[in-house]
Amino acid sequence: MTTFSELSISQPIMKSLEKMGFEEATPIQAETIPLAMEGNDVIGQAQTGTGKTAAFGIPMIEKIDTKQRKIQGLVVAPTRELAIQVAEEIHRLGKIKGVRTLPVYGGQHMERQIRALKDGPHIVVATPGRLLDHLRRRTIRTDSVHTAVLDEADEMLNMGFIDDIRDILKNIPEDRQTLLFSATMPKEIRDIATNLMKNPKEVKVKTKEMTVENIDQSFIEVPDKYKFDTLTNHLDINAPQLAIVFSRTKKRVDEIAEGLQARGFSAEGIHGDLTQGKRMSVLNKFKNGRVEVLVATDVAARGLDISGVTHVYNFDIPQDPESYVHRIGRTGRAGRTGEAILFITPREIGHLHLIEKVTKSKIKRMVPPTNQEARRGQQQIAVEKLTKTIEKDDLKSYQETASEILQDHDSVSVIAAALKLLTKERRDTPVSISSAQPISVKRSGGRDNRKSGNKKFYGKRGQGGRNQGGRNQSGRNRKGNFQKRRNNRPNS
Ligand SMILES: Nc1ncnc2c1ncn2[C@@H]1O[C@H](COP(=O)(O)OP(=O)(O)OP(=O)(O)O)[C@@H](O)[C@H]1O
Ligand SMILES: [Mg+2]
Repeated sequence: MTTFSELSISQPIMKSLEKMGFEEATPIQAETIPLAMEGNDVIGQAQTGTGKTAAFGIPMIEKIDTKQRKIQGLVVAPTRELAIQVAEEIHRLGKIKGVRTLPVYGGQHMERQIRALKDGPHIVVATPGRLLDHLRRRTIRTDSVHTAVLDEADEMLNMGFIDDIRDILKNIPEDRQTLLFSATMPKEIRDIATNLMKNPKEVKVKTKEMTVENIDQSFIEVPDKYKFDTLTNHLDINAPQLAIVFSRTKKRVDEIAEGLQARGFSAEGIHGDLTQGKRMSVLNKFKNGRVEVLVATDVAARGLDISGVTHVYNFDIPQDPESYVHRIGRTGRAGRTGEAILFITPREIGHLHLIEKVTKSKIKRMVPPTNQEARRGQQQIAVEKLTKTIEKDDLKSYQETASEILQDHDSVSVIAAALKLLTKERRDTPVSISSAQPISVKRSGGRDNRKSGNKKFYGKRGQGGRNQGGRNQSGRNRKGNFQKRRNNRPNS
C-alpha cells in the first residue's frame, strides 16, 4: 500500500486528492507517478477502473506553471465522452493548484471552442480529429506543451487513429514527455508506441488476468434470433441497477433500444451517428439513473467511468479480445463488483476461446434463462414494490375497498391480480432485431481466412500492406480479429 504523501505530491494536489476521497494510491499510480515525475516517458498498463487517469493526470498537473497562460499539457482520447470525463477528473485534481483544463472535441461549436481556447487553458483534453482541425487553423498553439498523453494508447495507435496521432505529435516540441496508458497493449502496438517515445519506462501492473477479478464473467450460447428474448429474460431476473448492452452496429443498437422500450424497460441507445447533444443527454440520463439500460456501440467501450453499472451484456461478440476487456471494464470499477455476460452464437465459439486465452480469464457457461424464470424475476420485483408500499404504512384510504374485495374473492386471487398489474407480459410484445453477420471465426494455426472468402473483417488492414497483416511476433493471427477500424471509429 502506498499513500500519496509517499509519492512526493505537492500540497495543493494532496488537498484535491483528499477532497476526492482518494486515500491510497492504486498500484498503477504508485508505480508510474514517481517515474513520470522524474521526467521519464512512460507506458502504463493496468486493468480497467484502476485509476490510470490520475496516474497520468497528477504528474502532468505537477509540471504546470499556472503563471503561464499557455497550453502545457495535452491529452488525446478516442471519444468525445471520454475527453469530457478525463478533463473533469483532471480539473478536480488540479483545481486547488489553479490549473485550467479544457475539453475540446468534435460536434462542439467551433467558434465557442476557439473563444474558450483564447481564455488560456493549461491543459487541453481532445479527440484527435478536432485537435488536428485546431492545429491546422492555428487555434491551438503547442509550442509550450511539455507533456503529451495518449489515453487508451493502443486504440489511439491502431488503424483508425495512428495517422492522426503521428500528425499531432509532429506538432509538439520534441523534448516533450510522452505518457501512454491503457488496460491493453498488444505487442505490435507497443512496438509502434516505443518508436514515438524516448526510452520509455514500461510499467505493467502484474495481475494473473487482464480483466479485474471482481467482474463475474459468463457466456450464454444462443443463436442470434433468440438473443433479444434472452436479454430481456436476463434483465428481468437480475434487475440490474444500471446495465450496458454492447452491440456491433448502430442499426442494431437502435433496434435493441427500441425493442427494450417496447417491452417496458427504460433504455436508450448511444452511437456515433447521434448528434453530440443527443449523445450527451443519453449519457447524462444514464448516469443519473433515469435510463437504466444503455445500448451502445464501441463508442462507449473505453474509459467511461459510470458508477452504478452492475451489468455489462455483450449482445454481440466484440471484435477482438482487447475490446472485450474494455467493454466489460465498464463495470467492476474502483473495487466494486460487476457481472459480464457474453452472448455467443454457436458459430462464434472459437472467439470465446481466443478471448479466454488472451485475457487469461475463464468465462463460465451459463444456461439461458427460461421464460418462467424471467416471469418469476419480474414478480419478485413486483413483490418488493408491494412490500415496500406496505412498510410505508400509509394505506388507510385503500383499506375499505380492499376489505370489500376480500368479501367476494379469496386473498390469493386478489394478490395475484395485483402482481399481474404490476408486471408486464414482455412476450406480448414481439421484437425482432435485424440479423447480424457472425464475425469470422479464427481458426487455429493462423489460417488466412481471406482465402476462404470472408473479406468483411479485414478491411484496410488486409489490403493496405502496412505491415499489419499476417501473424505478429507472438504468433497470434490478429487479422480475423480486427474489423474495419477506420470506418468504425467513433466521430471525434
Ligand atoms: N487512488 C484512488 N482511490 C480511490 N478511487 C480512485 C483512485 N484513483 C482513481 N479512483 C477512481 O476510480 C475510478 C476509475 O478510475 P479511472 O477512470 O482513472 O480508471 P482507468 O484505469 O482509467 O480505467 P479504464 O481502463 O476503464 O479507462 C474513478 O472513479 C476514479 O475517480
Ligand atoms: Mg481510463
